[in-house]
Parts: sequence; C-alpha cells; structure tokens
Amino acid sequence: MRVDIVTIFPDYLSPLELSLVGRARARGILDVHLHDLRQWADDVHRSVDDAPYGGGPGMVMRPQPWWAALTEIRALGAADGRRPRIVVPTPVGRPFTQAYAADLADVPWLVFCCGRYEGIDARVIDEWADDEISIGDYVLAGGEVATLVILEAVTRLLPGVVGNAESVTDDSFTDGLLEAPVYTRPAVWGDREVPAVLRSGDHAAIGRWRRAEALRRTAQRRPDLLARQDQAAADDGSGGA
Ligand SMILES: COc1cc(COC(=O)c2cn[nH]c2)cc(-c2cccnc2)c1
Repeated sequence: MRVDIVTIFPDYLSPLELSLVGRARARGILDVHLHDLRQWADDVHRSVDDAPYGGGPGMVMRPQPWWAALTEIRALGAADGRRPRIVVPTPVGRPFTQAYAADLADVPWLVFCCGRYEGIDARVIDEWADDEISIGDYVLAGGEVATLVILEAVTRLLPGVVGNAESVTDDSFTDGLLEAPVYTRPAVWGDREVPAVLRSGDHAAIGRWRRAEALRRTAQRRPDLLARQDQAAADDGSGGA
C-alpha cells in the first residue's frame, strides 16, 4: 500500500517511523511519502491560509496550494493508470469504524489531506475528496493526529503486519461487540483473582463466558452497537444478539 500525506507539519507524522507502522514500512508492506503543503504555495511568503469569506474567526486553507499538490501527486500514478483514494480527516466526516478501516485496507493508494486552521476551502473538498472521515465528535487543531489514528487502524489489517492473524479477525467491533476483559499472570493480584473459567481449560465454557461478558459490556457502555446488531439480525432473519 502506498500512502501520501500532505501537511504543513510533516514532523507531526514522525510517529509513523515507529512501532507497527514503522515495522510495516521497513518490511515494504507500506510505502509512506510525506509532503509539505507549503512547497506548492505560489506566493513568496508560501502562504497556505487566508481570511474566511463571510467573516468569522480564524483562517481557511487556500485552494491554490492544495490544487497544485493534489494535481502533482495524482499525476504520479497516471503512467500506470493508478488513481489514489483521497481522504480528508475532518469533524464533519463520516464516522471512522473498524468496517471503514477494513474498506480502506483494500485500497492500494491512499492520500491524506491534513487540514489546519478552520478547514480547507470547500472547492478543494468538493473536487478532490473521495472520503471525509471523522475519528470522533470533537475538534482537533489539525488532521495529522486523525491521519495517524486512521493509518494505524488500517495498517494492522494489512496481511503480514500483525503476527497473530486471529488477533485481527476476532477484533472487538469485528463481531459488532466490545471485547471481553483480558487477564494474564499472576492468577491472584492483591485481592483480585482471575475468573476461574479462564483457567479451567474448558474452551467451550471460556467462549461462552467471553460472549456473555462482551454482551454485558456492550449493553452497559454501547447500547447503540447492540441496536445495530439487532437490526442486522432482523435484516438477515436470524435471532437477536
Ligand atoms: C479538514 O477540515 C478540518 C480538519 C480538522 C482536523 O480534523 C479534526 O478535527 C477531526 C477529525 N475527526 N474528528 C475531528 C479540523 C477542522 C476544524 C474545524 C472547525 C474548527 N477548527 C478546526 C477542520
């Protein structure tokens, strides 16, 4: 997978040299290219923002640098007919979910546009953005952190990245529920003991316990996910969650 990231703060993306994503890059599974948006700004001051039409607080990112940047990056694939899927992390985007991550994991070339200030001129979004993605209902100072979040969730789904493939397929959210609690040694920590079933070796009972805990947790913390489960079950005619 090729990933291009356009930002006015390339250093903000240095975590992509570390850990899971860093290892995937070192192994050639991921090919990441960082671009400083300012290199495409057409004025001597390399300005990337300007005052918003209609007034209001803050600044808006100008169309010209983005148009030049995305035109040049898209042209990289013209020779062999490849087109990038252009992603803009933004508070007004579609919610990012595990299913969305799985969708993006199948895309050979992603381009992330990191907005700053109050956002990017709408004409750039209208023309270029294939996906506007929100990682949550809050406002960040820029799209860089959201890009790191999206990229980490997508990269761990790429074949060969996570050693134990199971820990990816039976991810929480993959079956639409929150994960059950996890434990490791020692069996007793202070006055807290690991649930006996998990040490019983009875894998059927362990599976039942984990499913019950996942349902309990989901009902407690994310009833919205259960509603989605029930709707999906109703749609395909099987029993409830
Ligand atoms: C592309 O336009 C953007 C992008 C971002 C950065 O992304 C997020 O904040 C985000 C992504 N998922 N959840 C939050 C922030 C704004 C923005 C809007 C209003 C005031 N201030 C900033 C606009």
